[in-house]
Amino acid sequence: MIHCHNLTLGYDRHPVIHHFEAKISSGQMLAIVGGNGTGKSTLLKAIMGQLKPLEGSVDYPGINIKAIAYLPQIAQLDRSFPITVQEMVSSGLWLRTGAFRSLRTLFTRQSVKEVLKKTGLQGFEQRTLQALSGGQLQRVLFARMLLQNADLILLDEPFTGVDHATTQHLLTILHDLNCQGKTILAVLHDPALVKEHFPQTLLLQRGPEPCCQAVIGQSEWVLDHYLMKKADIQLPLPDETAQVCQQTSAAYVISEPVTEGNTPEQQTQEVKNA
Ligand SMILES: Nc1ncnc2c1ncn2[C@@H]1O[C@H](COP(=O)(O)OP(=O)(O)OP(=O)(O)O)[C@@H](O)[C@H]1O
Repeated sequence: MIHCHNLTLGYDRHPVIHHFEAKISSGQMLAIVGGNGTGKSTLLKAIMGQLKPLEGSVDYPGINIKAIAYLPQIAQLDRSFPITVQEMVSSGLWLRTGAFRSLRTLFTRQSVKEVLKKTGLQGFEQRTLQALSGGQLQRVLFARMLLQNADLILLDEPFTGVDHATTQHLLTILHDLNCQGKTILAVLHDPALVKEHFPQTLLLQRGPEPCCQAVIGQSEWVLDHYLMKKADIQLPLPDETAQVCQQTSAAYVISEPVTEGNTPEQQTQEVKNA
């Protein structure tokens, strides 16, 4: 499980996510959606330990977090670094083998070959990252992730600029990993894709109080009720909403922006299906 407890995240002391409370069980395929700037990437960075919380914590009971696989947005990668596809992919083993031993053993060479085949990258081994298209680079990141064999996989907009066929191929890889029990969290912008492939969705939004900041539940429910209708989530929750939540077996956690005089406990409501 990933437990975000009273989590406040931000930059230079300016909060982006306020007192966020959520429990995400292991083995889930969870989409993270929401408008630009709502804090989706920020949340992923905090979960992978790259960003220190301003307040609160992220705990991982039951998950081995030695190797979290994290795929950043392609736009954030420095492609000018002179590294080949083979070197980049094999860096997925660094935690296990050390940086300089990576390609020396037969096991490593075979593993790299296998993931390159699985992601359709045979023949690209000696190309530099600069010489790849966006979709090919995304495949490279997936190949490295496969090699990492991590329990927790975090993906930031993995299908942006990727064609339909490649997206379907990469989704098949994700479903396979999920069937093996891996937990997958992906920031996505395509509601149709989310509905089809991700059973659970976390929606982040910003708005004036008493607008709620986050809702998590079954994808169809979250997207139909909140994203498509573009309705703000009001607090306190109407009974009707709680019932919808129960009818759809959704786990449901919400939190609202900080207001003076309220403790985080008072601000956070959690409704869970029994
Ligand atoms: N390194 C940083 N320093 C300062 N502010 C930042 C930094 N990174 C992000 N922010 C700010 O934090 C807020 C949330 O950014 P984040 O990238 O998490 O949003 P997002 O939901 O992933 O957006 P998008 O859908 O546009 O990728 C934004 O207002 C952004 O400007």
